[in-house]
Amino acid sequence: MAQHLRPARKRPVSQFAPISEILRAYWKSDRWTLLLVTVVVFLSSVASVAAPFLFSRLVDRLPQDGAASALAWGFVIYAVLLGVASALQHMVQYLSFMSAENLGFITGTRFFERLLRKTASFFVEHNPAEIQNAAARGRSSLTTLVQLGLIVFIPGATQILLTLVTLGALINLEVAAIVVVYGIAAVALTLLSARRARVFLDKAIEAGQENARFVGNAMNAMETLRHFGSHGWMSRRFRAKAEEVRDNWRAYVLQRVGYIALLGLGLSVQFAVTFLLLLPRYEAGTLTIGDIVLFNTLLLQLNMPFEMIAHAIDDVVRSRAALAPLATMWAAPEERQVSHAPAFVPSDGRIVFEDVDYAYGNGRGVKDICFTAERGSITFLVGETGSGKSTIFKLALKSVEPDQGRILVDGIDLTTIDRADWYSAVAVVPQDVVLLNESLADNILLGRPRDDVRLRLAAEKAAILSFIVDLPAAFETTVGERGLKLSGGERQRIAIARALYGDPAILFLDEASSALDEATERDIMEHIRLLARDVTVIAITHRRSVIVSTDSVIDLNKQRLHAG
Ligand SMILES: Nc1ncnc2c1ncn2[C@@H]1O[C@H](COP(=O)(O)OP(=O)(O)OP(=O)(O)O)[C@@H](O)[C@H]1O
Repeated sequence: MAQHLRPARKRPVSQFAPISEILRAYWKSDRWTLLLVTVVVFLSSVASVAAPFLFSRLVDRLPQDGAASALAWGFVIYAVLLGVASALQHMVQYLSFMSAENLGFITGTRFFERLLRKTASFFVEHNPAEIQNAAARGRSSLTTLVQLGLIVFIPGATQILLTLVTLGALINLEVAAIVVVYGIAAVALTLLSARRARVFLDKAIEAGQENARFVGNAMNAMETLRHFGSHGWMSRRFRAKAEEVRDNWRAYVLQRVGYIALLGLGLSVQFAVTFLLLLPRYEAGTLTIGDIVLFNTLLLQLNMPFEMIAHAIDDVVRSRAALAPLATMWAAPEERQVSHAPAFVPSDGRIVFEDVDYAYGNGRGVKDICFTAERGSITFLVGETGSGKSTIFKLALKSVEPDQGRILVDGIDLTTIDRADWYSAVAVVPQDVVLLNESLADNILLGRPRDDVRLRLAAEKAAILSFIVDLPAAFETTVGERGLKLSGGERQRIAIARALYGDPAILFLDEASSALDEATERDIMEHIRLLARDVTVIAITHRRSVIVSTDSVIDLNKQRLHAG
């Protein structure tokens, strides 16, 4: 028995869905680098606290008679510690950069794999520019998050801890407490201001994403826009959205500037209070000059990680906002998978629609569709525009599933047939032929193993072989973006060759010959009629002239339709 998995669309949308999956894969692939980074960070933090500590002790002993030459080695060790601290810090940066690149690779490849499984409606809603924008922003925000963790949070926290211990143990607990209070206040203030500024960020990201979608639409319709003189209109719309992005970023930055001024004031107060506390102790002789120097260095050093952490919080908030479009796309429904279904190979290739209903979100679609398509002749679907021909193809290709009724293939319910099995049995020539900017051979093969004899045969049946072999690079000729270096008819014939290359058991033709001239169309249809003896052929057409008396005709005008 076939078991169904629940449709993916039932899953709730979570902003963290991509993060947890990607981070798990990242940890698996990069855990040794991450551990190495942690060790290096720890050593560099120890070195950067030990160096000023050693220096302050040396300074204190310098005034003693004859101490200078005896302390020479101490200064050399101090110099080495400085060098080690600096080298290790840089090493962390490069290691984390390398690791972040790997994270970018994981994010990019995982997202692309998910895209390949998205439903047809996902690509109705989103265009390539918009998807690309979401992917690029999401990828860079995830790498920022990890780099922050590696370069800022881990080193910052280690350094804060070590410095506080040194400060507290050797100088003054009160001073350590003041710095901690300042640090906590700085971080809390950052969180608060980041939360308040987030609304601007979210709006900026959303408007940026809308603009990317808009650019994608404009790119697809560039020729039409040119013909209708619509440039002014398009650029005004783009500009309005771009201004929204800019203004929201501006509002965000202004908020942050106010907050930074407040932090600066806090820093001055912190230093003033602590010096006022320490000076009387120096006068009383309980603190040395070395202690004051060490205190100053450590205080500066301690404030640095606090500020870095505050900065990082800001970056985290920005990255989170930038991740939102990717997260939404990540969670969008995917094609339904059927597990444990037996491998399906059509025998007679008999397709039966039994009272099939399907309605889109707007209520329109098809209703009570009943017909049988068999081998021996071409089954034509005819009907006026909007009568549901393409919807029937979507149902037959499992892009959507019937709300009611069944589609049977050799007596087996199509919903129980594994998508991969079904796709390996069928071939489609769509109405809008999509070619990749690759070679003609690649466009016909689309990743299937190359067999030159079959390649030529498929091209011959699609009446495109002589055209291809006359080209200087023959099958290796590249076709331009969306195949625009070919005519509409040539593109359609490539699509037909692509469909025939796999020797399909079932062939769907969606107005496959509408861009061809009469003679070529007749020629190709004759080839297809011959194929129809061994292949089930279902074709949509608006041109009744292609139909001959031996073909079967399903007239959708006579079937009931959902009114929207
Ligand atoms: N993605 C969609 N979302 C909402 N409604 C849709 C969608 N696709 C089609 N429809 C509606 O479903 C009905 C059937 O459309 P369909 O595209 O199947 O018709 P068709 O016979 O192929 O039309 P044409 O001959 O113009 O290509 C129409 O009313 C159409 O507006």
